[in-house]
Amino acid sequence: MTYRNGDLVFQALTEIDLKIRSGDIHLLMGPSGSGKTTLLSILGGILTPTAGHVRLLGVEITRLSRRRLAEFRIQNIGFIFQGFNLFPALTAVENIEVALNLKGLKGRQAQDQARYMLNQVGLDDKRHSLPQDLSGGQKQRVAIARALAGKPPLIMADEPTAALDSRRGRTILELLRALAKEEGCTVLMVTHDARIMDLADRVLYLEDGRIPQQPPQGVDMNEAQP
Ligand SMILES: Nc1ncnc2c1ncn2[C@@H]1O[C@H](COP(=O)(O)OP(=O)(O)OP(=O)(O)O)[C@@H](O)[C@H]1O
Repeated sequence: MTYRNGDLVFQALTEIDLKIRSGDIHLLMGPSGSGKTTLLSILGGILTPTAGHVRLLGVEITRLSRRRLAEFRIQNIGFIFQGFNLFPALTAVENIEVALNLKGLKGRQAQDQARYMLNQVGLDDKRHSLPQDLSGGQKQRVAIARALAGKPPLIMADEPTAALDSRRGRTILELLRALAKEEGCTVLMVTHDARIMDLADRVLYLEDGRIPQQPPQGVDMNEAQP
């Protein structure tokens, strides 16, 4: 992946050759600027790589038209981004309902499923609250419920715990892990937090846009035991 801004050219990722096993929780770690968000964005079909290809669930997404790609993302990927991206004018339950509507689930079915997901993240009593009336951790839980609603086979999260203290962050990740394992989702998560490595099935380490043969000491790329 090469970024070009006028005359400035920056190679953000080089020779990435990666297979992601389905049903597992993968952490994407590495120093600031190593290319984690770039890689996650490419794998999630948000950014088109300047070379190479990505195959997700048997579909080569790098060859899809913009429209087909957008449809593919809606149907198959739950995104959890920094800043939550909740609609400010919609209540917690409506934020989830809208995501389900986009996936084709309407009316009562979408309402029931949205409420079920909010219940799963322990926020049933806040279902009619607007995002502005929720704490950071509660907003994050709504975002997780929304990402998991409709059981997408893939979940992609960019530092989902960045805004939270370590205890809350861990609780949220344990919840994400439990829900993902229950639903059989594959999770890809960018994080700086080494304390949550034990929640992953696999840790992918990036350095200067590459996945080094040898990870730094203390980082085991293939063995993080849940
Ligand atoms: N749109 C862009 N144009 C030019 N360079 C970019 C662009 N986006 C990212 N980069 C550069 O690509 C490199 C990788 O960025 P990326 O955001 O993927 O890193 P990261 O590992 O997620 O960093 P952090 O942990 O700080 O969020 C950085 O050097 C960054 O400056």
